[in-house]
Amino acid sequence: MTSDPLPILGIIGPPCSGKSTVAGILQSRGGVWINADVIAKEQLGEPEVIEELVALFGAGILGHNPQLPDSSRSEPSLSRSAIANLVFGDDEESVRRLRQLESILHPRTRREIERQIQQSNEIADHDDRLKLIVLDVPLLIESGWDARCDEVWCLKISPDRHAALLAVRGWTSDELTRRQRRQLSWSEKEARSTRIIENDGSLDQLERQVIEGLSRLLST
Ligand SMILES: CC(C)(COP(=O)(O)OP(=O)(O)OC[C@H]1O[C@@H](n2cnc3c(N)ncnc32)[C@H](O)[C@@H]1O)[C@@H](O)C(=O)NCCC(=O)NCCS
Ligand SMILES: Nc1ncnc2c1ncn2[C@@H]1O[C@H](COP(=O)(O)OP(=O)(O)OP(=O)(O)O)[C@@H](O)[C@H]1O
Repeated sequence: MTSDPLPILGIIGPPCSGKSTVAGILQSRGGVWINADVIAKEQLGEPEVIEELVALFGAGILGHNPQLPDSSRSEPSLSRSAIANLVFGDDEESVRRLRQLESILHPRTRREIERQIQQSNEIADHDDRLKLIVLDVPLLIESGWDARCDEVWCLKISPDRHAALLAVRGWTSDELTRRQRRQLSWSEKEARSTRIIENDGSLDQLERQVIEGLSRLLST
């Protein structure tokens, strides 16, 4: 007998705001973490995607991953930073290039997310340790995934705390701004979320909010 499908919890928040930390806490409590950024990055390694993007943006987006062994350095690979520089500018040409990139990656990412959702439910039929699916999709609302979610949690972080976390990652505020202008405003995303998770405190305070939210979600 097929059991009810797992509840789906969407997680959104600015880059470096604590989404992966929240997803990790949920994963240790029966959450299956589906990470769209990781899936999109994997698609960028597919030969047909590389070919299509080089044809669109030129060979300047090819890069070599120095951390890879020599044997695989002969394989062409894409430089994500070179692509970011082409698509996150505030000029019309950058906007057009981002839409072209999305038109290639989003259908593939959507298919893979659906596959992982289905696979998680099939596993959950035989393994009651799985309690929910955590859909970590930065553009969850922009791409309509929120319609598939039972709840959406939005990370909220003060500018000072955010700047401190971004600095550790080596991101300037410009890096953040150029991505943000291609997304809905955070006030709009918060308004369309079920729960706001404040992340200006300690990791323990973050974990307590997550555990409280999870018990409410699983009790409904
Ligand atoms: C342009 C790319 C190659 C840059 O790679 P990079 O390693 O620098 O990305 P990085 O992981 O550091 O940053 C990802 C963050 O950028 C932002 N972002 C990514 N894509 C987009 C987009 N299409 N529109 C707005 N913001 C975006 C999100 O906040 C995301 O969390 C990559 O972001 C990408 O492939 N984007 C297009 C696919 C996509 O829309 N991915 C979002 C998954 S929902
Ligand atoms: N409350 C906190 N206290 C201390 N460190 C934190 C806290 N929340 C997050 N961090 C740290 O900040 C960094 C960014 O967190 P995390 O990777 O979870 O953000 P993210 O939103 O998933 O980032 P991205 O989506 O850009 O990958 C990590 O090193 C994480 O350990």
